[in-house]
Amino acid sequence: MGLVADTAAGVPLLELRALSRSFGALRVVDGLDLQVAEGEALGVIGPNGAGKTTLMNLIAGDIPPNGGQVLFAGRDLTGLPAQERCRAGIARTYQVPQPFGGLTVFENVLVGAIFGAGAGEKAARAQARQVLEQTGLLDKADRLAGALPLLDRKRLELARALASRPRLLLLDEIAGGLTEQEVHALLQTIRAIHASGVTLIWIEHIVHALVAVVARLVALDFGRKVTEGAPQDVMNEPAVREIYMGIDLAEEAAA
Ligand SMILES: Nc1ncnc2c1ncn2[C@@H]1O[C@H](COP(=O)(O)OP(=O)(O)OP(=O)(O)O)[C@@H](O)[C@H]1O
Repeated sequence: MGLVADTAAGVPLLELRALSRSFGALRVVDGLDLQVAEGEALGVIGPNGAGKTTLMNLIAGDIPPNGGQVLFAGRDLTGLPAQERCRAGIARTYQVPQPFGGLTVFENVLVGAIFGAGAGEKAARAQARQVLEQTGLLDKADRLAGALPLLDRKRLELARALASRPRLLLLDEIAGGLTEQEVHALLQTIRAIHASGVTLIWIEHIVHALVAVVARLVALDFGRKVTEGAPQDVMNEPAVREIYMGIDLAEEAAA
């Protein structure tokens, strides 16, 4: 699989051109260029405050940029709201799962299928069942979402996002707060989602989980790309080790 531009027409599935966003005087995403090919799994790393979640928000249309463009399958989505980007094929999960706690697991996913994919009720029900199976939640379909343990709330985030039948799925620290065993279980589900043809962009601090899925990493700091490439190469970059891992290379060399 090519890493950058291998859709049939040679157009990347997602292309960011000089994307920028400031909050007051703070430039949180700073002239970012990025291409993601259809079928790719891309990981995004960076220290706290590097602009990762803001980047997700800009791609999903939750906030507008101050400059630059978001192109999806060659179409300029920059001015479109989140709902229309969802219909175009972009879905996301949130760092803190936000289910409708008073609805059942099935109802939560049904909402995603009806409003996200614009499906009629019959098709939406079938789609909801399919994504609950895909995310390992089918046997919990009738439980109240508010009563689910954390791993299942994460699974429900995935299911809600998948209910809109996305081509591109944005994962924002989906493994955060899970035990090692739970991370392992979630990884299998994420791998299967990717294998089904969904393109992934995954932000994650748990790097070993990330590199078990993605073939390319982008490291961000101060809203800019520090480096990108094969995960091992990126993790071995002195700039990444210093910035992201908090390793003081001078101290290490002196030890
Ligand atoms: N709505 C907002 N208003 C003002 N400042 C904001 C807003 N959203 C984010 N920021 C600031 O932008 C910077 C980047 O935040 P962002 O959440 O994108 O970083 P992050 O890389 O996702 O961090 P983390 O790894 O901690 O989740 C931070 O300094 C944050 O305080």
